[in-house]
Amino acid sequence: QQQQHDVFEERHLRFISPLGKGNFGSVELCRYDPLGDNTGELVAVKQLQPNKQANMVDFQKEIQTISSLHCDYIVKYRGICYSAGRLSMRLVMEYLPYGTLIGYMEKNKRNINNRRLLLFASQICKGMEYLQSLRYVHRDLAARNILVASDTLVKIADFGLTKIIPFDKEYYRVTKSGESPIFWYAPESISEYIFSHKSDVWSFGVVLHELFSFCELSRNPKRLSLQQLGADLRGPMMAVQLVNVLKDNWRLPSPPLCPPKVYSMMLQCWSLNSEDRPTFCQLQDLIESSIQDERE
Ligand SMILES: C[C@H](Nc1nc(-c2c[nH]c3ncc(Cl)cc23)ncc1F)C(=O)NCC(F)(F)F
Repeated sequence: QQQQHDVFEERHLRFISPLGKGNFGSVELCRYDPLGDNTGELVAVKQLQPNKQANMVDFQKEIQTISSLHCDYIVKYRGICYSAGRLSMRLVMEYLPYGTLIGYMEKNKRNINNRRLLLFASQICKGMEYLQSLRYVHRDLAARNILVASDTLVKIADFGLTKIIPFDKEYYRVTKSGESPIFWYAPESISEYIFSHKSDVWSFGVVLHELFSFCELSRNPKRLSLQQLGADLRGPMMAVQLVNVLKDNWRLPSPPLCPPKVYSMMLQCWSLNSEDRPTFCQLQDLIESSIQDERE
């Protein structure tokens, strides 16, 4: 459905600092300051990389996607800014001052307990339930794409790869793989480019692993998987080998001190057969019961 977009005037959008680079865009911290007295709000502004105008169609789809999402656990869309000079437009989103989950974990891991990790997991799960209710498949669920709004609130962000499942199918098949984050991908996504709510559940299991590993680089899913594969493999060979070890029932090892119930949740998300994976609704119940266990 066509959205009414809030329009931000470029002349009032003042650049402050770069935040980072995404799939084919970059995000900057800006202040929207129409009064010119520094009382305007801070916003995160996403634009295409200059030489990547080819992705304009994908960027417009990303804007359509994020502007249709209204959920406490998904980064808020603010509007768009038409750049008079450049042909392109820019996506204006709320700015979350605590930054990415990975950066937050590195800084605060010493005073984050299992209950807080499970609270974050529950919020990501609720965000994914909401996405699923609109037939969206995120396709890039990973700790790097989770933002921290406060010490007790995280939000899903970066909808650059999100697709809508057609009404007559239960999955979405992509043509190209691109630089895919295969270490977060379900086997059917790696080998057949099939994406569904069940493949998002697999990725959610990997995010759980990242949470209970405090996003430590030494325990990063890519590093642990490459160790298992023997890192001499490159490109397509690696994808084939990864699917093979997954079929041989290798899985990411339990993070140190991870409660057994939480690791068993991850293993359920990583069922080879997508039908055997829990729904986000069932995961919500499992997480709630783990939170109860932590309370005792
Ligand atoms: C390319 C951009 N990268 C970064 N963004 C931010 C950020 C802080 N605060 C933010 N508030 C709203 C937004 Cl949209 C981003 C940030 N910090 C470091 C980054 F490297 C990005 O979008 N990353 C995906 C996701 F947002 F999920 F982390």
